[in-house]
Amino acid sequence: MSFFKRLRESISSKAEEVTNKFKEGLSKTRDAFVGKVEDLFSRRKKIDEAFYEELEEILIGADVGINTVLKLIDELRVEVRKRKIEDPKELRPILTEKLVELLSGGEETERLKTAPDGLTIYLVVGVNGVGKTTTIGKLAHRLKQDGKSVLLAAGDTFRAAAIEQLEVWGQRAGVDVIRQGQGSDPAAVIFDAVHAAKQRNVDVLICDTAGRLQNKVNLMEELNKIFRVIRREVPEAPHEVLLVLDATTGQNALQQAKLFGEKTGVTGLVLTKLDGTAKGGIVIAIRQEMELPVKMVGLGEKIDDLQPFDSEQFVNALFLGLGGAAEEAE
Ligand SMILES: Nc1nc2c(ncn2[C@@H]2O[C@H](COP(=O)(O)OP(=O)(O)OP(=O)(O)O)[C@@H](O)[C@H]2O)c(=O)[nH]1
Repeated sequence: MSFFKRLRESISSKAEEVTNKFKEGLSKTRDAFVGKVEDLFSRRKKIDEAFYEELEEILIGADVGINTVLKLIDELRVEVRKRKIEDPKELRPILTEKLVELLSGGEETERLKTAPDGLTIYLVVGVNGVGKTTTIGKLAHRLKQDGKSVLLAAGDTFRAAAIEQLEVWGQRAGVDVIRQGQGSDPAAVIFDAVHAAKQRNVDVLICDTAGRLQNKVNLMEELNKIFRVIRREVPEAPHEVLLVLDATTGQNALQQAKLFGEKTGVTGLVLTKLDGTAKGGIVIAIRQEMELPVKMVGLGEKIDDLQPFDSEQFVNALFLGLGGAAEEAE
């Protein structure tokens, strides 16, 4: 077999693996939300007010968010009039197209930024329990698989368990963790970590932080101090400030995104536990209501269950095998 053939096959088997991960991870959303959409489009024989109302209800039920749902329904009405569509089945691929449009933010913005050369620094923020530590471990693993050297900074010094947990993930991913004792100054830990990363010529430093939203002023002060420490050493860093959100908390995740996003210079979102919810529509609501791109999604608890977010793949995984626009386009 030629080199190029082997390369093509390995690329396409990798793409298939990723599609399968999305499909598996989104099975709850697919069963609930898409199942209902399919039922509606095959049961209803004409597009009337009752049809729109039912579609509206399904979308709101999947946590797509009221503003986005109203916008989407309006756009569908326009398409129906423009294209003189009468059969709901004809509208179905248009719905999937619109969903992809709502989710897209340009490929460039969805990718994690990296330093053109030298050290890349990511700061990870989010409230307790959203899956911050797990995400850092998974991200370290991904970057290592891409051939990068990685170092972690245990900047969540508020709880001893947080530091220990990060070390467990560091071991799993095979990367070192720079830490100090519980209660130490997070900015000091991150200062040490930036120095260590530079000294060791590491490609990427991922910094954990504490996410105590109940004390917003302190949190913001703490984060500002961390920013100053990082920027003194690497002026264009952090290259990303990633806010981790738990998709199973639905609209609550959106509120957190608004609160954090406004004040902490967040540049991208990571939505975890999408596998644990039937309301994956929250991705659409967040994408629409926030100016921030969803950079990655968590689709399970294992180390390789973090995937870069791809709007087309997301919608394909939801509608694949159901005769939607994604397949028709193929
Ligand atoms: N199913 C599923 N579980 C996840 C995912 N990401 C994280 N978890 C689980 O969520 C729980 C909380 O994750 P942590 O990483 O400890 O969360 P944290 O935000 O660091 O929380 P603290 O350490 O308490 O600050 C753990 O049981 C993880 O296994 C995901 O994508 N899918």
